[in-house]
Amino acid sequence: MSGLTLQNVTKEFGTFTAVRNVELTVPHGTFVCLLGPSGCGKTTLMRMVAGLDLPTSGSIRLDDRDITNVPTHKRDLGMVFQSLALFPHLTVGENIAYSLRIRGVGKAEQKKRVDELLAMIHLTGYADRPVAKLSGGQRQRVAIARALAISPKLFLLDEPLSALDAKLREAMQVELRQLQQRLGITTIVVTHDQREAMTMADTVVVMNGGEIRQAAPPVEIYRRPADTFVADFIGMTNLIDFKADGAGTQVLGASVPGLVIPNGLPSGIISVRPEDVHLTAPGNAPITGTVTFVRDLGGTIETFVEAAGKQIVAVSMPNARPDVAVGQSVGIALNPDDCVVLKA
Ligand SMILES: Nc1ncnc2c1ncn2[C@@H]1O[C@H](COP(=O)(O)OP(=O)(O)OP(=O)(O)O)[C@@H](O)[C@H]1O
Repeated sequence: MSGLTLQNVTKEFGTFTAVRNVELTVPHGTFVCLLGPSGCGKTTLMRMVAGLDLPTSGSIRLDDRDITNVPTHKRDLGMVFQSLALFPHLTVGENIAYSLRIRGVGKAEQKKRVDELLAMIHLTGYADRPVAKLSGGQRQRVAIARALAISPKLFLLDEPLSALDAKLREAMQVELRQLQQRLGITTIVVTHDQREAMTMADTVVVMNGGEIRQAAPPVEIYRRPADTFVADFIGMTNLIDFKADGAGTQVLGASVPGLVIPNGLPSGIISVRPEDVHLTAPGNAPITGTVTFVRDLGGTIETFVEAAGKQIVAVSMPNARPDVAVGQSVGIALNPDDCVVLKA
């Protein structure tokens, strides 16, 4: 199949395993984000795809060619890594044309390609500017254009936007995604920013401790997390113990009607997103709690409630919640469809 395939890829540094038994398929033309906390192995995995590190075991294929041991410059890659800064003494155009020049592409063809790429990154007319005179966002776009100049088969970016301020970063996420879709180029981005991953990716790969915990489309990662790590790492959630027996499923000291526990699990954890915790007048819902804190953010209100000794957070639209203050009782209603049942 065309695209990138990692089979059972492991990387050890001495006795430490940085990446463990990774199986991953990135179909041609898709956008994958590797996401996870610091030290989870994202960069190490990316470096193996780039050929900057060799796996201790396992194989990497690109479009039916085994590239596990192929050197970086023969892999047909475009790379934007933090360590690969622009050449400061060259102009924008010379930076973008760099890899074309060393491949012996003619001057006229170089200019044509540079103009195409500048148009693509919305910097038409900037070819002769020194890169020192560009803003951070413009520099990042030039780095992207430089990496794409050779029309690579695979586009790899490691924290490409992390140096930019929040607003520019959000705008560039949308730009990068649109560019990727227009070109149809298979792309892998390393990030520790979940919002960035959710914005850009077809598939978010959540890693922890060198392993893939879940690889799925953003909505699925959010709505159907595979385990408590993913549930907790992506967005806010409530992780609540449950006990199940013949009499029903007990959550926060009450029975939740209709909550069916698969595989006869006697106990475990349910993950419920704060927007799925519905507050009502006490007595109108099976679970009762006491309000401990209210954070009114204008557009939404976060209400912290203690129920059966556990702190729960509910996020509501201002009109969709009873007017409760700290110290008051409140009912908590959970829809079984919003409860993701997980092993403890
Ligand atoms: N060359 C090396 N020698 C020894 N250990 C290494 C080496 N490179 C990485 N590691 C270790 O492997 C683990 C994974 O590192 P990696 O850089 O892949 O993490 P990361 O998820 O990219 O983290 P960050 O978001 O902080 O960049 C870390 O514990 C790191 O210390």
